[in-house]
Amino acid sequence: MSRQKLNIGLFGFGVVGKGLYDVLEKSPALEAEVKKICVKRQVKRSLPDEMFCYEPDEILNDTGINTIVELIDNADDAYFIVKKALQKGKNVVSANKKMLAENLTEMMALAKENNVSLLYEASACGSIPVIRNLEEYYDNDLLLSVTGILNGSSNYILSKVFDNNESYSDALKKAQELGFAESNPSFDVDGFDSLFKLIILTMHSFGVVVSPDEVLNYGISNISEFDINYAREKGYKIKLVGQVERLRDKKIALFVLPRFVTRDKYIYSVEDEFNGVVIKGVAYDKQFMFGKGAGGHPTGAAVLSDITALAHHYRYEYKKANYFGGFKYFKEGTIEVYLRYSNPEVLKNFEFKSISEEYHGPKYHYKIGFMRLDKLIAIKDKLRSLDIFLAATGKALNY
Ligand SMILES: NC(=O)C1=CN([C@@H]2O[C@H](COP(=O)(O)OP(=O)(O)OC[C@H]3O[C@@H](n4cnc5c(N)ncnc54)[C@H](OP(=O)(O)O)[C@@H]3O)[C@@H](O)[C@H]2O)C=CC1
Ligand SMILES: N[C@@H](CC=O)C(=O)O
Repeated sequence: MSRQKLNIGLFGFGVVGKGLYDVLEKSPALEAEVKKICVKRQVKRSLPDEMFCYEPDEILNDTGINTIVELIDNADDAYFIVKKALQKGKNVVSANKKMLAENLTEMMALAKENNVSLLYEASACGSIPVIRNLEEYYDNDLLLSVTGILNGSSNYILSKVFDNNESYSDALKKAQELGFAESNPSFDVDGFDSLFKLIILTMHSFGVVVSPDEVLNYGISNISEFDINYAREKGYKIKLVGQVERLRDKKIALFVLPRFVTRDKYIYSVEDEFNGVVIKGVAYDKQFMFGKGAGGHPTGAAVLSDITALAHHYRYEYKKANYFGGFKYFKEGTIEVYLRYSNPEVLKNFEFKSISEEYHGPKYHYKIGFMRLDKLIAIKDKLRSLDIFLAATGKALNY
């Protein structure tokens, strides 16, 4: 099949939109041209005014545009743009993990019904080609787990706080200035962004669409000097980790939690805005993918790769769902956690199945023990407002 010429309608000209524009300019071999860019505000831009429009329909109704690249920071607007584009028979590339994670089943069905392609490599782990590899290389029964640092901003903050003794708020401000953070940075630091990425990776790993509401996500926004010192004394680093793993009887478990990471783990050395994903399988043991997880040019490169793939008529086949399906999401396992608190009253929210270690100090206390995942999921919104810090110890899930 011949390579198709792509006339692109671009939505969004922020960090990633501009990043894509730059990398596309450096790719003359690819027959792809940005015809129009839809943005929100009428402000002076680095490209001529004629390139921009403010009405999505100006692009969506243009029959000369066959490819939509959606790079906006609003998931609700992105939903309508991507849906309409697919219904109009246009191929779509998106980086919007929130929109995709919340509407994956519908978006997959729309792409199929309209016989078009919807690609979204940049939606998970920035420049790391993890989705396409899960889809094409790890396309069989041997896959056991996908575990990793999926959010660049929180990893950047942890690196600065942990290694450079910077304050949490200064590190977050820098992550925002560098264009790594989401418009609402709570998405990054409270584990939502990692959660949305994990939902997408779960589909391409095990063929299951899990609702983000049903999965535990807890982030780093409550981390304290005490927690950092605890980790340092033990020789650990604290990383925000997303994990999906296969259990026996075709069950899978997934969650996003800060984790104490020992020096022997691949992700121990992943710093700053980099992401790292460990893929574990039956025959090959562990493989590690590493690269920049945020930023305009690295993410633009992932979007460019999808555009190139479109030129070659590439589509996700959703092989796991179609050929290796039948996995069920299992929430009833127990996970070993460190729970740091000040006021013992807070303990009434938690039920430890067993406790292996506890400490009581003048200001802070902690307990380490196993808790049920489903009990934590039930209070996941409340967890953020409690004066606690919760982290996985890294011990295997009991189920
Ligand atoms: N930043 C990163 O490192 C990464 C980001 N992503 C994802 O990429 C997407 C874009 O992120 P990013 O570039 O950082 O965001 P920015 O905030 O830098 O840019 C957002 C752009 O979207 C435009 N926009 C917002 N709403 C609309 C709308 N309704 N119609 C048209 N344009 C709109 C804005 O317009 P205006 O310029 O007028 O304000 C702006 O140009 C998000 O989904 C994000 O999660 C994915 C991987 C990495
Ligand atoms: N805010 C995200 C951007 C990329 O997905 C991150 O920090 O990882």
